[in-house]
Order: sequence, then structure tokens, then C-alpha cells
Amino acid sequence: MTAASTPPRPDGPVLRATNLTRHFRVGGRLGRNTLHAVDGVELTIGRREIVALVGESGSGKSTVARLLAMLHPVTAGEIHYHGRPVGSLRGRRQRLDYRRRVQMVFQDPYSSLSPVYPVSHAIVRSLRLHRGDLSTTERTKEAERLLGLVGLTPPGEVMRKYPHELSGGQRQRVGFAAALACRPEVILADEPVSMLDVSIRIGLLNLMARLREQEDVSFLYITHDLASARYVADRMMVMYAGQVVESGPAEQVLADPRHPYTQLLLSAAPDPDAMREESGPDDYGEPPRVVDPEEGCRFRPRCPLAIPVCETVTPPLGELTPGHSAACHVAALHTSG
Ligand SMILES: Nc1ncnc2c1ncn2[C@@H]1O[C@H](COP(=O)(O)OP(=O)(O)OP(=O)(O)O)[C@@H](O)[C@H]1O
Repeated sequence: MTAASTPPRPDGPVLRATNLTRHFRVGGRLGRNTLHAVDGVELTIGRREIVALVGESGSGKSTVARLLAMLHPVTAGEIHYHGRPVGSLRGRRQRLDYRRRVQMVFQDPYSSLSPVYPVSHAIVRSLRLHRGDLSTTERTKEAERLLGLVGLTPPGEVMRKYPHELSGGQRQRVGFAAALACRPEVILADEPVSMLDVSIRIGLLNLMARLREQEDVSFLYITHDLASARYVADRMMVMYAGQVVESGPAEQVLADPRHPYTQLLLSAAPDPDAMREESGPDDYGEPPRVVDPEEGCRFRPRCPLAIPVCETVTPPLGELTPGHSAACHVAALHTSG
């Protein structure tokens, strides 16, 4: 059975998260402190949409993906799948079905591919678990179709290879094929290209763009790399210290960034982490405080535009122009005035 023969999917957002929050207890055995990994994130992923989640290391991007994949419980907030709260899913079967529909692809495909089994194992295992409707012969055919779809040819030959016989880019393609074996609606791709050479990255980004059309799948694309987000994403969300500080159409956010953090990212380097690696810490001010953070804007210690209110009032993510929002008191003042 191919994607073309699957039942039609409902319109409206596939995933919607409201006030998504995840705190961790830290600080020794007693866990007296609270690390705010993700705080009050609002997010929607529409059908066939590619949404980029951008931010420097530690800003909470992977935690957002893990919450959406139900790998972590939420501290607060709710995730809705086609309008239905995920918290209301009952029993193993409903949860398994959700996990089938919302798949994760990780940065390092070695983490999801066993070195002792050939490529066929990862894909056929997924098909056996999630596609009980297929016979053994149909499973092999479908595995070959998926490998062809992700550009690994000839599929029969690739099926017999072991992960170490493949390049990094090829392994990542196997990771996508294994995720697609579940016929997902959303793929949460956590830095899928960051370990690959720049020349290989573009092929993977093009693959994501093609898969959304051919397999009717949406992506949350987590990355450090603004250029790749601009290349592939419809919408972009910029995270800083567990919060979304700017969101909107990718082109618009990058052409007219409204939050000082996004502006800094764009002016400093195409890769947010390069900012830390290539410059002394003094150049960009203090790193954000996410353990027991105080009220006020978390970017304030590094912000060149901060005004007194930033110290005491956390700026809400407010819409500045239709579809384009920023969590910044100064940007809001400029818009209203
Ligand atoms: N299980 C955990 N226990 C305690 N703290 C955690 C845990 N998982 C994540 N964190 C913390 O939550 C914050 C956000 O981490 P997260 O991995 O989501 O960031 P990220 O933006 O994805 O960074 P990276 O790009 O390095 O993966 C970090 O301060 C991290 O140390």
C-alpha cells in the first residue's frame, strides 16, 4: 500500500501545542532548583508544513520535540493532535498510534540504527510493528519503495548493507525511510543535517521538501543553521532560554527580524552556536539563566535595546504584523508608536 491509497487526512493543524512547558528538578539529590527547559511555548504544525525551530544550544528545541513525541511528560500545557488533547489518549494502543503518527528523526542516525543488523532490519521492523496489514512480501516491497523514495538505490542492494557501509548522508536517509515506514503525519527532525558536510546537507533538505509533497507529511525542523531554515521552512520559530521569542513566515522573519536576539543571530553568524565558539563570552553578554529564572525578559542581560520594563515584566509573544510575532517590549513600542 502506498501513501496515495491512505485515507484522506483532515484539514486544520495536525499538531497544536498550547503553553507547552517542561521543567526539570536540578541541584543535587534534593533537586531544590527548577530548570525551565521549555516555558509556555505555543506552536502549530499544519498539514504539509515545514516549521523550523531555531536557537542556540540549550534553548529548549530538543525538549520541545521530545514533548511532542511524548518521550517526556509535560509539566504544564497541552498538545492537541487533530484537535484532540494528547493527554486524553488512553491505553497502549492509542499512544502507540500517536507515536506512529508523530515520528522523530535524530541528529545521529547511528543512535537509531543497530550496527549488527542490515538496513532492511530497521525498516522492516517498523513495518512489522506499525503495518500489521502487510504480508511479508508486501513488507519487503514497501521497504524497497521507501528506500527508493529517499534516494537510496538500488534498494535491493542497500537493504543488505550494514550502517557502517553507508555514508553519513545515506544513514540519515535510512533514518527518514524508517520513520516513513510508520506512515507518519509529522516528522520531528532534530538537527538531521548538522553532522553532515555542507555539500550533503542540501540533498537532505531537498528530500524533506519532496517528502512533504509525496508522502503528505509535515516537519518540525530543528536546527542551529538559519540559512538552511530559510531554504526549506515555511515558518520559523526562534527560541531563547526555553521561550519562543519570534515566530512568523521564514522569509519575513529573516528579512525583517523584530526581536533583538534574532537580529543578533543574523548579524553575528548564520549558526547561533558559532557565536559562542568564535567569540569571547563578553562579546555577547551573559548566557541566559534558565535555572529559577526571574521575572522579566530572559534576553535582557545581553540585549542592546533593553529598557527598564524589560527587567520586571516578561514580554508576551505579541503579533506585530499579521502572522509575525515577537516577545519584545521595544519591538511592541515601535509597532504601536
Ligand atoms: N533530562 C534533563 N534533565 C535536566 N535538564 C535537562 C534535561 N534535558 C534537557 N535539560 C536541559 O534543558 C535545557 C534545554 O535543553 P535542550 O536539549 O532541549 O536544548 P537544545 O536547544 O535542543 O540544545 P542542543 O541544540 O544542544 O540539543 C538545557 O539547559 C538542558 O541542559
